[in-house]
Amino acid sequence: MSVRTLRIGLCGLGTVGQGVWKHLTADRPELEARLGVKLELARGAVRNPKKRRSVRIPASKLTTDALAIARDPSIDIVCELVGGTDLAREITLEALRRGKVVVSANKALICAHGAEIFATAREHGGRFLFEASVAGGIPIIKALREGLVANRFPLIYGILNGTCNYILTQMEERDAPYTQVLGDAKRLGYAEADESLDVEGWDAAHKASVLAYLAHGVWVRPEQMIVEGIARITPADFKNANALGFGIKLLAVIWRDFETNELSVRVHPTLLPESHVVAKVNGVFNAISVQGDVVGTTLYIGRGAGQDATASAVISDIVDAVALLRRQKGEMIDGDFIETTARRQAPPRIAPPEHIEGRYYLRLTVEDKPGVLSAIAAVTARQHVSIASVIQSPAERAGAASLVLTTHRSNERALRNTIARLRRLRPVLEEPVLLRIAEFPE
Ligand SMILES: NC(=O)c1ccc[n+]([C@@H]2O[C@H](COP(=O)([O-])OP(=O)(O)OC[C@H]3O[C@@H](n4cnc5c(N)ncnc54)[C@H](O)[C@@H]3O)[C@@H](O)[C@H]2O)c1
Ligand SMILES: N[C@@H](CCO)C(=O)O
Ligand code: NA
Repeated sequence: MSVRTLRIGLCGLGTVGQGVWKHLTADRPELEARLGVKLELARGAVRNPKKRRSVRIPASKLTTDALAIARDPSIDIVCELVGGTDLAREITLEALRRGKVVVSANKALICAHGAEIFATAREHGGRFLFEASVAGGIPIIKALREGLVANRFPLIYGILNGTCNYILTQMEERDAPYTQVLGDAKRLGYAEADESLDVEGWDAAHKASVLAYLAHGVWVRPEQMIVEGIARITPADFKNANALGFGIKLLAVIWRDFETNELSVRVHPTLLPESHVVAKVNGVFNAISVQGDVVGTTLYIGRGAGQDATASAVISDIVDAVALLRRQKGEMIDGDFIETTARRQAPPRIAPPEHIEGRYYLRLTVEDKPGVLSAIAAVTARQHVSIASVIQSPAERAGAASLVLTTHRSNERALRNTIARLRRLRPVLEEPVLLRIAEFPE
């Protein structure tokens, strides 16, 4: 029997696309031997065919028409690696309508159009695979969908953005200026084309939305989440946090109360005890802690961004795509494809802010004069926010002091109200900085 050839088209040959081309070319003989098919990197779509790339690709394989790859009847597997949500959506839907397998690294697309994409795949027999979209090289999608299928998930939290973790680590370890470190993250291929998606927390929110769908079967939009980035964190925050025994990480948190059936998805800089394993995950590495009701806690750590780690995840999806396509042709026994691990129960409601509880770190820049502390304490007392500790130090601006308050357990609504009122106090000179203090189990 002749060996079948499966043809792969790559739409977008930037950081990730070139990584996939490079590693797939190098590993092809091994993969072909294992999979029992021939794999052909048939076509690549680029904006500029003349641009110098780190991989050599024959000009005859390049096109500037990415949709032509999605529509090409001879292409079996389409990798969407252009990013964004417009052309990427068109490529994905065109290919799925033709029953192809689409492999995607695009969490912004999945968050915005996941429901439509999965529905199109179901309707037309296409398949959509997206391991690279969350936590780069860590096989977290597979872990949730396959390895942890026996579980419900009261808590999933972790570091989901490599760029932010790289920036925070460099700021803390080297006292390096924010803009310089961000420039390094861009050069290293970690950052999104629009880096504000990284530093403002949106990228982590897109990934949290994907994980929440897998775990709970509902699409939570970033507008329904608390999303705060890292841009306002200063070296002084690291100093204060360290003095209190904490490190600072940008965490995504997906919390579900199965009794009240409420769900909360959020992204914010968080103070974690220095001894906590996630606090020790540095640089471009991501970490995801998954609490399953059957298995207990499992933890996943690995490179969350960058060319090679991301290519590793895309290639794992291409290998799964081969198996799916062979099943479709009756070459293997068909099995159920699990889209989400969520149980067939009423979908959860989004938890209101007063139900999201925790401890808080609040940094205020205030006039350094008598009566200020008591004015602030009056505001917190009125909102029933109880102060756990106060650190005062001189602020950079003359005549001002930096006040760092930590609170006992309170909730998002009370803190929101507190900040709104503090903002209006004349001695409060700058926008307050609010960080959450983690109360997660290891
Ligand atoms: N870089 C990472 O570490 C990483 C990790 C995980 C996921 N991702 C995701 O992977 C996707 C690609 O990211 P990237 O880092 O490779 O970005 P990139 O900007 O390096 O690559 C995107 C490429 O697509 C090309 N492109 C844009 N429009 C096009 C068009 N109309 N026709 C043909 N080509 C077009 C661009 O010229 C560019 O070369 C994004 O969705 C991103 O979120 C990236
Ligand atoms: N910009 C993303 C890429 C990986 O999704 C990050 O830094 O995590
Ligand atoms: Na992954």
